[in-house]
Amino acid sequence: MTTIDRDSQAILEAKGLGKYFQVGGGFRPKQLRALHEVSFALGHRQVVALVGESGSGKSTIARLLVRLMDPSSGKIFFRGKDILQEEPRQASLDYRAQVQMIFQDPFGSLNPVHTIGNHLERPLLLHGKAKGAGELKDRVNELLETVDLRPAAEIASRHPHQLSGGQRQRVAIARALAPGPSVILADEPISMLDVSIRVGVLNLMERLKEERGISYLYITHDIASARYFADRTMVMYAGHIVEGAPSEELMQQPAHPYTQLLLSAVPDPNGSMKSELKAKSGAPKLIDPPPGCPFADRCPNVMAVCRQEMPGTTQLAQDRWVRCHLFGQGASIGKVGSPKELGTAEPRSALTESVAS
Ligand SMILES: Nc1ncnc2c1ncn2[C@@H]1O[C@H](COP(=O)(O)OP(=O)(O)OP(=O)(O)O)[C@@H](O)[C@H]1O
Repeated sequence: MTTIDRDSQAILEAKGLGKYFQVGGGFRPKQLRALHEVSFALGHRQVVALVGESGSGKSTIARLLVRLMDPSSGKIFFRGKDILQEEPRQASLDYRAQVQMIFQDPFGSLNPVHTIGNHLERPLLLHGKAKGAGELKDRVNELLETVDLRPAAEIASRHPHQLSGGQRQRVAIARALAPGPSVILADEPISMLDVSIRVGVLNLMERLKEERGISYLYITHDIASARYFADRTMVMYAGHIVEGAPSEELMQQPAHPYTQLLLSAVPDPNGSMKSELKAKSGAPKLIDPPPGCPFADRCPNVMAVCRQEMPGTTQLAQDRWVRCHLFGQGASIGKVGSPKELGTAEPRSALTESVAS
């Protein structure tokens, strides 16, 4: 069954992506199924958030899209081109220029012995974006100024340990910008930063979207920041995308019981948890998973069919869908649990504080 989240003007599109990992060596290696037929599209100048708890498969999707590894099944389309078919052995330089990635840990992704300038020169040279020492220096300074790191020449001469965490993440963003990408896959880009500077980094990414027409896949376990930054949000559980909707609608009226659970865990501005949604804890089984919906064991609304079959996709509105048997049986969003009962994330204005504080 394919989970559909499509955009007619997709830049990057995943179709039925699956990924198995072989785990446990010896005579009986097992297969860990990290992704199940994941499909979605990223539109031009669009931010799509991928939200879910640790181990749900978010980073695996990004690593497949950026071609750090190959999927076990499925296809990737970039501007309509079947990339795995056209570039089967490794991604072309052009694809690597167009689809960039930024990681959670800016310190880990920068080499401590190189200056900030060195980090930016490399992709500029590799992708033919500057010739000669003078032009290279100008491009480096421009990139640093674009991410609000000033005075650029001085920052360029520093080493990563001489910058703050937020400044290092801005360098990582500048490096991703160097080849002139149209897509940035941002894997938890703010989660290791001080809470006080998170909004600044999201605002920078938003500005780059407007100025440079960049689309983002924004990976996070923080559903509140997805509401702040993303046009659409997709919710992942155990390698499946279980719900996709415009971010605001998803937060206001979460359909899938797992989305409701995620939202119920968003603290309100005075620090308390907002609802008492009763869902059992526990991690889904990714090796030899039982049949049916992987959320069944934790779901407060579980029915017999949930333990037998994975639900199909139910279209709730033109741009909303969910994979849950409750909706295959005629339930409406309101019947499953109203936002009032469950508690939703704060509206965008209040969220600025919630992300920042
Ligand atoms: N190279 C690998 N070999 C074996 N298992 C892997 C490998 N990479 C990922 N996994 C497993 O695949 C599942 C999905 O991992 P993934 O990193 O995509 O999750 P995630 O949602 O990004 O989690 P997190 O937020 O903790 O990064 C996990 O169970 C993980 O242990």
